[in-house]
Amino acid sequence: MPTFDKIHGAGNDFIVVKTSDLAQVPTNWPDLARTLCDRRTGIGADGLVIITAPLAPDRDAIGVTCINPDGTTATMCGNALRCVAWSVARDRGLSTGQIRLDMHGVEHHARVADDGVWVTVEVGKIIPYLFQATLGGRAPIWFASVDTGTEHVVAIVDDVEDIDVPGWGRLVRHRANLEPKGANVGFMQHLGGQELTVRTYERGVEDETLSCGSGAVAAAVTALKRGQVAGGKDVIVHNRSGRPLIVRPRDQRPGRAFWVGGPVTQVYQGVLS
Ligand SMILES: N[C@@H](CCC[C@H](N)C(=O)O)C(=O)O
Repeated sequence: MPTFDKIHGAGNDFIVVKTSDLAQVPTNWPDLARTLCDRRTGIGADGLVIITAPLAPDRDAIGVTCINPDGTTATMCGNALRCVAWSVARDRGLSTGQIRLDMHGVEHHARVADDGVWVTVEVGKIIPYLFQATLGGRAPIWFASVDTGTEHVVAIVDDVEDIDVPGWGRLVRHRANLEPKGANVGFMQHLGGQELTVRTYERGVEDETLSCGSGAVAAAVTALKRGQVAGGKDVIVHNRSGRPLIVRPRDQRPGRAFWVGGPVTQVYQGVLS
């Protein structure tokens, strides 16, 4: 019977399977994601993550596919990559190590270390002021757009606790200027110094999640662009899980290349029947 791991990266939870196991249950992956990720009738998760063998003989990075609960593919998912890095290290009997992963044709470096599990995130196009939206009759706020391999829009707000994240996320995510793909929607509050707190509405989950790795990077980049945090230093990103993620600049491409790191926890292993 095919086995799976239920793993969460700072509260962003995934069902992690290997293609070798899935071969025993021939099925369509989007359908399987919809079935397994359902929190009432399935296992429940923010995504189905499939670990494949190296994609090509000349590339030994391990292939990772992340399918959202609605059956769409997440082109980049920082927390899913962190969970996979942890599980590959465990399967290799290592408590620390470096692994190369390939998600949607992009190579990510991963580091399993005593201070958490880290993956690299490359930032593409940044538009600091993309559009304004009025939330709940208040003064309009600007949304920045940051491409971290998947699309994010981020608004800086005074108090994230005051935001109806599912309600506003759902509205903003369907804005005409974000179509056809829509975007993940983050609401970020600067806590002072190098600390932020972020709440994220995730496209494909179509709800707020407890944390988002690529969303943490998008928020840190937005805070950097608006001068709220300093460049070249770690940014601590608090989230709904109470387990912060850290966004750390990489040496190359300042402001564009980052590590995101934090805890990974295996919840249980199971058997698909
Ligand atoms: N939770 C993720 C981002 C997931 C991407 C999203 N569901 C999408 O389809 O864009 C992360 O940790 O980065």
